[in-house]
Amino acid sequence: MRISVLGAGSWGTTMAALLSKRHDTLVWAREPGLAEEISDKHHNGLFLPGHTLPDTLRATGDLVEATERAQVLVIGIPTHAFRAVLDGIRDHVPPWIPVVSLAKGLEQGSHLRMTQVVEQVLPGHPPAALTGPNLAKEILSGKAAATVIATENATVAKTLQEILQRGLLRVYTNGDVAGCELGGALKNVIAIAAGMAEGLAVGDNTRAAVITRGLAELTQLGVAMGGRAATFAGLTGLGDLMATCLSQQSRNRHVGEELGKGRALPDILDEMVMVAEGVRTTQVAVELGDRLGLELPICRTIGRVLDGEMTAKEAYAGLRNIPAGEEAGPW
Ligand SMILES: NC(=O)c1ccc[n+]([C@@H]2O[C@H](COP(=O)([O-])OP(=O)(O)OC[C@H]3O[C@@H](n4cnc5c(N)ncnc54)[C@H](O)[C@@H]3O)[C@@H](O)[C@H]2O)c1
Ligand SMILES: O=P(O)(O)OC[C@H](O)CO
Repeated sequence: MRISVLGAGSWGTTMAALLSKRHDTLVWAREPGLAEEISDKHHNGLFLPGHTLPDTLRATGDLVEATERAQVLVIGIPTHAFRAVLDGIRDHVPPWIPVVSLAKGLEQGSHLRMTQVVEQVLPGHPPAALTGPNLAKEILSGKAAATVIATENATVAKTLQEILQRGLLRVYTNGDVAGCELGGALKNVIAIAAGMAEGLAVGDNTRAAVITRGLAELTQLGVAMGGRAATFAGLTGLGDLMATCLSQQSRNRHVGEELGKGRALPDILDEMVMVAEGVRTTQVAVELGDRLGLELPICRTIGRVLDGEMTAKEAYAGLRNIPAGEEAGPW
């Protein structure tokens, strides 16, 4: 199977490395010199310093070359650039091949999920999302993980499951594409909140309360947008929420932790090479809450901190003032 992965960031490179052990895999790297570094030196010093990549993995700096050869196209581009990259390849994608999104976020402005962007830009190509508790560096280090391939067509789901499955990566299927993508996108917002709890040293009880009420919030918004409630209790919801909120490796949690220590968002983002999707997704979640008439107190509070309207300390004090109602959600 010829697989092309677009985007040689930490997750695109990790998935490409895994896939290259069973499939003829090519990864597209945008950064000058990175394709040669991956192919010749088996390193990606920018996004995965200290890790050695398999010598079965090849990279190219030519986006069209990577696209035209593919039998499965995997998109490891963050949401802010996802549509632009698809626009650039639309005339080069071989007919009918599946397009798998690795991204966890929602498009600003349109509020669309990435498989919906694939449907718009590349109609006729079965869209799928690979999502779950998957911290790239752990997987690249050979630690076991479970993930989900979400796509509507059961035959495509089975085929992609077989292609992606590896000994230590357990791939489940799920037909609730909306639920899976929304869990993966919205958990990043809650991870910023959980990171703030760490930075503020408010204690583990408070952190657990915010994570749990965060799950309720993302379930409420996700169900209102067409996801199934049960999906948010699975790998792509609760599972990914746990991995992201608890891991020191999470970029979203890191942003929250630094905000909790009193640092300014631009300074935090300036020193990060990698993306923290939750920063942009928070704004989309708040806009969706407005559209759907949902309270979403945690998302809205995080939005105010990211906008500079309040400090993390004020945010946590404010969350205490929200009246506690019935615990079980309306979904
Ligand atoms: N890293 C992880 O552990 C992980 C795990 C699961 C999902 N994800 C998701 O995968 C997506 C990619 O994340 P990542 O961790 O690989 O990000 P990263 O920051 O490590 O890499 C970003 C990649 O996107 C490319 N890129 C950035 N801006 C671009 C632009 N304007 N045009 C074209 N390409 C551009 C970069 O060249 C790079 O290849 C995100 O949505 C993330 O939430 C990441
Ligand atoms: O580093 P983060 O915060 O982007 O999280 C990475 C993955 O989404 C965890 O599953």
